[in-house]
Amino acid sequence: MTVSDPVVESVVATISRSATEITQGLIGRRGAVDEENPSGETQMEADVWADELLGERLAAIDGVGQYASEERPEAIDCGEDPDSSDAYAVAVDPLDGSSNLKSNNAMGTIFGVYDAALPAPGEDLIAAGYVLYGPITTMVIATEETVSEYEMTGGERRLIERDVTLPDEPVVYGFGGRVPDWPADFESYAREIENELKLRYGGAMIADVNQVLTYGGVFAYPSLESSPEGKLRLQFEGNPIGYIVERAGGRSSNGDESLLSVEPDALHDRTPVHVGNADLIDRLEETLE
Ligand SMILES: O=P(O)(O)OC[C@H]1O[C@](O)(COP(=O)(O)O)[C@@H](O)[C@@H]1O
Ligand SMILES: [Mg+2]
Ligand SMILES: [Mg+2]
Repeated sequence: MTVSDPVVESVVATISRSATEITQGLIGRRGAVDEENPSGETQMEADVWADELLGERLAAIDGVGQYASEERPEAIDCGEDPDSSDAYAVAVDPLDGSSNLKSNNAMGTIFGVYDAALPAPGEDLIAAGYVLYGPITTMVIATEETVSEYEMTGGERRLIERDVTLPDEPVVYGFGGRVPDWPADFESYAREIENELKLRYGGAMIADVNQVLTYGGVFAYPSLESSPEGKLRLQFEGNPIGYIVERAGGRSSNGDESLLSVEPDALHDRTPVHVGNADLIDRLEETLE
């Protein structure tokens, strides 16, 4: 199955081709570099390497006007005028969950294609997706039309499910942040949910959200007492994942409204992230003051 917009198809094809290379390239790049990303986090060698690899390839695509990533301070202009109506901006989290590199656990690559110059609200996304580097490498792509899941073999993607939707009966939950750092209202929501669902938390948003997409449930990286904006970044993580889950019939929220409605102030803005089955996110919003 191909994606109908040719620029989006080129972005998806480029990330597909790069996925095998990225898993192979993690070997020998599991250490930290002596640098911080714009969010103040220590970068791993693989974060920097995957950003350079994807940046070079995605910026070369005709119709891509901007490339931005969690690992670099500014968006780079790629030849096309990013404000023009026929150029898209691609925002990437080159390696999501890279603290899992050391313990050899799952990670991902996230992308969002915005029909607007960055920073932009999620309502300007026209496609988003992720690669999950698990025991096998899979890819989920959401467009205006549908959400599809693929298995990746040697740079080729093989469709395994069309029209992916969240199962109606939720089964799993995963909440990030230290429990003593949760605000009281989120903690009371968590206490209800842990009585109903099974815990699945692996420390890579992509892997944890893929559990929710597969089994139904809720993933959250909430507002924290020590960090009211939470941890995850709106442009690179919150918006793409909100778009995917909403296209798959679920809901996303910053605690108050859909992640896709949030107006960004800056490229590296953080946001509380809650995604999952619609009724679970409705309940969350009712519980949060
Ligand atoms: O270590 P914590 O606090 O549980 O945080 C885990 C969260 O941080 C992240 O690793 C942040 O993403 P990056 O690895 O891209 O910085 C998410 O994937 C994950 O949900
Ligand atoms: Mg991430
Ligand atoms: Mg990352």
